[in-house]
Amino acid sequence: MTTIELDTIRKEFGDDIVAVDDVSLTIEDGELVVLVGPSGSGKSTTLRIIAGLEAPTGGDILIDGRRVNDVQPQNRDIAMVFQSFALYPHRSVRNNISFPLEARDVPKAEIDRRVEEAAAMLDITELLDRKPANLSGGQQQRVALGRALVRDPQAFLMDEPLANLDAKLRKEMRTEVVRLQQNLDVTMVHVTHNQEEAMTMGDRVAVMNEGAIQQLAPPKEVYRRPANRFVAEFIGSPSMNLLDGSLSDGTFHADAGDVSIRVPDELADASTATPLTLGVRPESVQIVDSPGDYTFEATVDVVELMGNVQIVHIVLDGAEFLAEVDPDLAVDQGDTLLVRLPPEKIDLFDGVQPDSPRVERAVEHDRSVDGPVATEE
Ligand SMILES: Nc1ncnc2c1ncn2[C@@H]1O[C@H](COP(=O)(O)OP(=O)(O)OP(=O)(O)O)[C@@H](O)[C@H]1O
Repeated sequence: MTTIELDTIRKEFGDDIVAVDDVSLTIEDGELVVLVGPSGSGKSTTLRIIAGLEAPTGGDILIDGRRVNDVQPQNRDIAMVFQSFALYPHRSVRNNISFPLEARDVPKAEIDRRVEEAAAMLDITELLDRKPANLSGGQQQRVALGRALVRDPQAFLMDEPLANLDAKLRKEMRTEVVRLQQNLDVTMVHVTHNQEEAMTMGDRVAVMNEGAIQQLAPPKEVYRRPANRFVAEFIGSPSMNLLDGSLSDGTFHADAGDVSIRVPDELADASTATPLTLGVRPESVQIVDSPGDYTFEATVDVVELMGNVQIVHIVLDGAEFLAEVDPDLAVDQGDTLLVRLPPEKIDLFDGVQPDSPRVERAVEHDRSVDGPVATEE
């Protein structure tokens, strides 16, 4: 049983970089929590603090209730898997996997048994005598996982372990990692900047921006009820339609264009912020035959057919929207459509944008990362 608890963890670099801004988070025993966010949002630093590779400026790390701030990484019984695999090129797969056990003076017979066991679990038994250079990216990643697995650690920390794999392999390995985590029933923290990866893998997802957790919830909840504008924009592809504006007498008026939408009372009552942002997911935009409540005339701008969905860019009273519609619906550029924005699918967010100097600095600091970056409007 392993719980990991972060209590108001803070990490500052120098005088003006707050990499982790008072993060509190409890990862339950056997849970897979994904930290997701744009480049520079503090994910890796948070993970490195859990591993003991970085000392926090403030706050406590507790493993199974025991404060481990001063415990060396090698004594935390936590395995970390990195993006770069970090395999030893001159050692065989077998000796790469056995390395952590050799370093701990585990008897040879037991090492052999545990290496075979880990290799079988990862389906790489036939690769044990090869060198890393003779393996594909996916196989190398399995070896890196094997090296973490063989120690039978209390918890796994994964820092973008799938980022160097091609798209197809990444999806396969995603499933593999989740299967492994479930089979071992082990506590895992997985870091990624890929929101789709986060949403498919996590029992819970912690969406980070500017060193802080913006929302911590199961994927479905993060998708359906984003806590703020940042989460609404970051999660989901294509991302949520967002309109800036203000509310008066229960009606939302967009700043750009001429859109006015009456919003459900409970939403209006709960939204006191000015300015406000109205959000509606592309798949919630309906195409209807006759005018009624919440319907608008819209002009079709661009149509993109993407396999099983059709993304239609529409202009609705001067505002640009995306609608995800049935691929069999015949629509062309210039067509006029009647669209409905169902009130139960509308969300309102605090429209104040966080200023993001830290995010910009982060991009300068680490140019090697090609992930999505929060953009300011
Ligand atoms: N060793 C360091 N020295 C100075 N600043 C650092 C250091 N490590 C991280 N930072 C800064 O701390 C902030 C958070 O970085 P961190 O690597 O944790 O973000 P991240 O979300 O993991 O980003 P990425 O996806 O790019 O790895 C960034 O502003 C980054 O530039």
